[in-house]
Amino acid sequence: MGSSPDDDVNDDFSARRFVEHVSERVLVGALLALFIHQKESLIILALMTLLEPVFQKAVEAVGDILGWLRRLHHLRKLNCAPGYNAFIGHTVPLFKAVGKYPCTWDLFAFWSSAKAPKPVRVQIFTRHCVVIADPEPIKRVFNSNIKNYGKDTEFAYNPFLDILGTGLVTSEGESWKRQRGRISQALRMEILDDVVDIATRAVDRLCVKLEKIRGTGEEIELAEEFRLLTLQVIGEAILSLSPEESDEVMPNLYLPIMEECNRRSLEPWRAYLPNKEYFDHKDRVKKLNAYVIKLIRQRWKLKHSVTATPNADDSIDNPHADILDRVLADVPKSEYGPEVERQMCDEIKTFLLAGHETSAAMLIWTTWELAKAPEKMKIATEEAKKVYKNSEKKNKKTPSRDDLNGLEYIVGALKESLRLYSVVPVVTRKCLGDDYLGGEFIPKGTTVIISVQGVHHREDLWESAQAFEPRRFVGNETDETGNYSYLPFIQGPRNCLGQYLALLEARVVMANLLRKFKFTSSRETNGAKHTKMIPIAPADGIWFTVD
Ligand code: HEM
Repeated sequence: MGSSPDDDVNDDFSARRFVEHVSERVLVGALLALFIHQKESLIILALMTLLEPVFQKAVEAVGDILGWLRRLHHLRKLNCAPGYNAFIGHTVPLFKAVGKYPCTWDLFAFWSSAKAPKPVRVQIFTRHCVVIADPEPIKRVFNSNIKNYGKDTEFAYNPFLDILGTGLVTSEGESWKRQRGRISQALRMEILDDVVDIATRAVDRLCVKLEKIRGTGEEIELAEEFRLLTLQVIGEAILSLSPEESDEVMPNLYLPIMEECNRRSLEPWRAYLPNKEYFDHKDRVKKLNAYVIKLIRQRWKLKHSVTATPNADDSIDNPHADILDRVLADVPKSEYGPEVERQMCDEIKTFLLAGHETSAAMLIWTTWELAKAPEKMKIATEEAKKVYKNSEKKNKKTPSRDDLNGLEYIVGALKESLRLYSVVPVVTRKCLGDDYLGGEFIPKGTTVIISVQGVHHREDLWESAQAFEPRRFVGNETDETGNYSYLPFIQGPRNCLGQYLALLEARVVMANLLRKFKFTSSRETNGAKHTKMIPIAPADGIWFTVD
């Protein structure tokens, strides 16, 4: 362990490469022999050609086994999480935690933060993992050595591939760069102005429902309401879907698909059981794809039927264009076809997934924490009233984005709920080449689990880490930019593309709800977190009465 981490990153040792080398030599040998014993050599060559796929698979298998043994050899030197079994690693404690407290994500957080800055070794079935909860190694994974850490699609995202496909979240390399560039353009500042109006209309619709039960003592379950609201916002921002269409398509097609994907992440066998649920899921995915592709086609046709000038399709003149319009504006006519449609369909579904449940979770936990603390609720409510009154004085129907910057405490509460509840509690990456993390050697092929919750709950990084304190973030941006101890949207080149949209939408929603209503928690079960789903949602909904 004397050499520096960077010396070892490019360590070329690969068992597979070695065996491949040998196979090339065998081929050359056979070619030479061809000139000496023609007949026999021809037979050997024919056999080798026929058996090549088998041979290659065998080579791969040997390489995989040697790689696995190598990982085992190196990772054995690391701190090992409790409950290890020589045959199946930590599978038993992790699966025992499913559906219980502390749940799987809590275990990752405890294990990693207890040993930080060192990584902790975890083995899930035969998969070798390390869990980290320290800003320094996390910065290396997300930023300074990002090329060495790929998305672990076959592990973490596998159950969600029906939705994510090859969209931005799962793509890599050049394809990711191209897509990220295109979508960042589409999410430019102008669309954020529209998000203020879209979110205002959505929260106004929720306010109508709340008005009906105001003062009656009747309960409302806000988690589901927030889910529908954030779907309406993202549906309108991406596709200009009307709230009615959003409420029709999403609960019938999209949400059941998401539910099944979520279940498959902890019960992987569901993806192979050909029962009714399996076929229903398959059918819904097909229908959702057809629905989204139809929307893309209609939009493309419309765009080109009204195009007056030959180059008009290369630009976006309408400042209120939705995200689909903006992305389509980048597609040259010559390139449009089924492949582009399929890719865009994945992109749109990715946005739906990435952009609604996370935002809904943030709204849920913020409302819950404020409802528990009347003095904090009072500060937030007064701030909301003040900002909206000031903007009304300027005769504005809705506050501008600048005006909304005055909602400092509410934004602090939203950011604090993302820290305390860590709605995305873990993010995983695959180590593509040998590296050092927290001073320990991490061999190629190891799965790196970044315990976002572990970092967010470390008492040495966050004073009174278990307390909800929005003021941490008021007038203090330092914890979010650069020191890698605040990671709800992760950091570095692959950070969340929708974070500004999410925080803007949420502050509009929170401010409008708080200035108009008083929320009182109506069930004991309200604070309980779901133990199986990511993003972290309430276990049994979240119920309030309103005055
Ligand atoms: C509170 C709300 C949100 C949270 C906590 C959140 C969290 C995250 C996290 C943790 C990642 C990194 C995932 C990984 O690398 O494995 C991510 C990526 C991403 N998020 Fe968000 N997100 C939120 C809202 C949104 C919204 C509203 C959108 C869309 C409008 C969005 C779009 C994306 C996209 C496209 C990526 C992939 C970026 C890339 O790989 O280049 N997110 N988000």
